[in-house]
Amino acid sequence: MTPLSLQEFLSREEALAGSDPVLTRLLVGISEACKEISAKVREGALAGVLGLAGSENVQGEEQKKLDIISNDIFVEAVARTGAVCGMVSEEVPEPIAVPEELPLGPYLACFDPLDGSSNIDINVSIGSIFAILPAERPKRVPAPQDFLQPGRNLTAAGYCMYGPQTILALTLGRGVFLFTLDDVTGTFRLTKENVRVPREAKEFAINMSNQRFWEAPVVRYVSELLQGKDGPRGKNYNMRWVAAMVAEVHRILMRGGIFMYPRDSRNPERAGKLRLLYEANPMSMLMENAGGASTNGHERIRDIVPNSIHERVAVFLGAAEEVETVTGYHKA
Ligand SMILES: O=P(O)(O)OC[C@H]1O[C@](O)(COP(=O)(O)O)[C@@H](O)[C@@H]1O
Ligand SMILES: [Mg+2]
Ligand SMILES: [Mg+2]
Repeated sequence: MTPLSLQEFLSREEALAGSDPVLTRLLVGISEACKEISAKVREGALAGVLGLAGSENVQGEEQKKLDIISNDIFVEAVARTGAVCGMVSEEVPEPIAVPEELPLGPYLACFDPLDGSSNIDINVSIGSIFAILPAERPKRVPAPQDFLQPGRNLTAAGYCMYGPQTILALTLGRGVFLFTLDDVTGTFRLTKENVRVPREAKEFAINMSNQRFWEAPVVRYVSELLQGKDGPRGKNYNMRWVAAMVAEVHRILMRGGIFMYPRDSRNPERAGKLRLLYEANPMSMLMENAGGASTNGHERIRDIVPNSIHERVAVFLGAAEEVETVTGYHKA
């Protein structure tokens, strides 16, 4: 039997769990954006999408052409659904309004249109991340304040990974579902239901080159993992680092593990590298819905009330036991 399409899956969710048809429209719009980005990624140099754009984003990072192209695709596709009254994107300093001629809807969308930008030009996995929040009251000009809600308020979250296959991961708060893009028909089809992340892990992901800048609890935790069978953990751990959060989270959903991007002393006023609204919160919602955990070393990420839309946060997410251990070391 042909697996359910994303649209059929969402209609089933409406019938079984009473999810909102407007949300369905929004998620289908996002999946259309991901399809378009996926096509550009596949074409690469042939579509002229590689290389630098010659500009910087609000975080002072160089923008790649594909960062900007993906941002434009996302903004247009999401606005067109009529399901939102504002958007926040990694690539745009202020909240983005829906154009006058389009209707407003009851949701807010936050997205990292292209995650793992340093992988674009070397043909390694990249992705897009999205988070959907309820809007208190729809208005034409969205204010930063509207988006400063803790991640536990999220209605839905997900990512699309542009790897050997294009895979969309989605949670509406009732488990995690994976959809693989059929390139021939242009349909996302349900290929894995109720993804679960084991409590224990045998694999960790962290950028080891930053070790000398880490705080003491992270140094302690990672050194124990590295000691393997001979250390206090009594077993060997493998390590991976793709340098795209989407790919790291996808690997953990598929075969377990823990991902860390701690705060460090390279930039002491920064709480970490990853952004709370459109990287850490949606990935935390996915992880928790798959039985994993997610903290900033001190508290659950989804309980943090943001102070600004591009706020950064330290991230420890994945296997619940490992996240508990490293969080415990921060408290010790
Ligand atoms: O080069 P580093 O510091 O290891 O960074 C890798 C991290 O940076 C990021 O690429 C940031 O994402 P963007 O490409 O959206 O800026 C994360 O996906 C990833 O975990
Ligand atoms: Mg990113
Ligand atoms: Mg990005």
